[in-house]
Amino acid sequence: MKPQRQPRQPVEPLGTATRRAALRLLDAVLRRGEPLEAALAAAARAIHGPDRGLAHAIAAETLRRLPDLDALIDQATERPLPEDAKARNALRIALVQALVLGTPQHAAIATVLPLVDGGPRKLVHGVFSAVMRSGLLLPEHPALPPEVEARWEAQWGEGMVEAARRAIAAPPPLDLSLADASATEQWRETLGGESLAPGQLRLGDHAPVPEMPGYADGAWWVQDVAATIPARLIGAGAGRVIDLCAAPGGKTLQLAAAGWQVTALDSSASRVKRLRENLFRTRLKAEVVVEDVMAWAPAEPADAVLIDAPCSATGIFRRHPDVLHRVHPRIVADMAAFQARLLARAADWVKPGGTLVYATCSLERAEGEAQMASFLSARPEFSVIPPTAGELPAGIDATEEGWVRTLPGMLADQGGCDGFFIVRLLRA
Ligand SMILES: C[S@@+](CC[C@H](N)C(=O)[O-])C[C@H]1O[C@@H](n2cnc3c(N)ncnc32)[C@H](O)[C@@H]1O
Repeated sequence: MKPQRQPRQPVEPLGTATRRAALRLLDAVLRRGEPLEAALAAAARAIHGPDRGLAHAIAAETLRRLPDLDALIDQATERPLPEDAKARNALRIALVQALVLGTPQHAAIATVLPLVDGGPRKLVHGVFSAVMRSGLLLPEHPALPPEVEARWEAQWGEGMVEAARRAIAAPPPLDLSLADASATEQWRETLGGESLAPGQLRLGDHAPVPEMPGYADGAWWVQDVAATIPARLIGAGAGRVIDLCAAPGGKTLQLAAAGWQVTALDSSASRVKRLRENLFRTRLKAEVVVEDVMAWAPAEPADAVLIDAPCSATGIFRRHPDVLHRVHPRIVADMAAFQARLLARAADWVKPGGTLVYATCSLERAEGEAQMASFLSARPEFSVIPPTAGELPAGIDATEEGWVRTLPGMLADQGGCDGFFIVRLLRA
């Protein structure tokens, strides 16, 4: 008997595997509510190096532009495509490449069509071509998902939403924290950019981070300027600080560099691995503990406790646009409830006369202002110590209450900053 011939698999255009990974990433964020970074390993298993970076960039840019991409798709279809249909996701990534990432049109569509093989291939091709023929472009300042715009407008006003749209349109600058704050001017001369605070540099265009002078020697680490404020409010000292929820360790490094004896605790083994690598590279020292805050307790109270609490992370939407699509009020409420338990427990670990700093990278009042108001009314032995002149980076001021709230729109001329809530308390 003659051997049967296997039907030949069509050869996919080069780059299709990368788009398949981007499609899986979108699905992980939008349908399963997973963080983009957490989904990367599984979604991009088959690709490596720059291709993995490209898959991430396509998915992230799609998430930044999602409502506007959908508006283009909807105006080119007679009947709206279902929200979670593969066809819509395939169109989103084809369009974002052609309209934002500079991929030639034929490559953008040819690498996406195999992803809908056996499905609505014709429809995807037709809609893509119709949008391209229409000459319509994406707006300069992307719209945020309507529920996010409504939530932020209710909390912060229309101006903040406008500023958030502008902030997400441009890639954030690269902020560095220096191990030796007294060498700020020398490093500014070496690396360029500007300094917004002692020990801080902000760079525009730059070489890949590991290739920049000072990286291998551990002279600096990457950290948004707003993220430096919690450790700045603890300042320099020779006593003991407990840094809770510490990984990957930006604040641990600041505290160790400022002379403190630091105990850095985090429950995530993989994130603690990065913290240890950061300590190794910078040759800074800290005691590292892999534990759940709710299960651990120190042998004795400390001079200072820093809690950089897990939160909705909505303040870092520029770098992590997935938060705009997967954080909803239920998540914010759950995080706020956990932060309250964490804060109540850790407050007991501060010596009388010691300092407690609480921070979240959230743009939700429930995780910041409201959290602090209820803590202060429950714990009258704690009072707010407002930042003093020179403690905050230039352009960031304390609020009337004496705490720090950074919002989109702040430092706008210098490239903006992440959204944070930070407060320093004294235990009587
Ligand atoms: C906002 S991040 C911390 C960032 C870090 N402070 C820095 O400056 O690099 C929050 C951290 O809380 C940790 N975390 C979440 N729940 C925790 C728990 N129950 N106990 C200890 N750490 C926890 C997470 O693993 C995560 O690393």
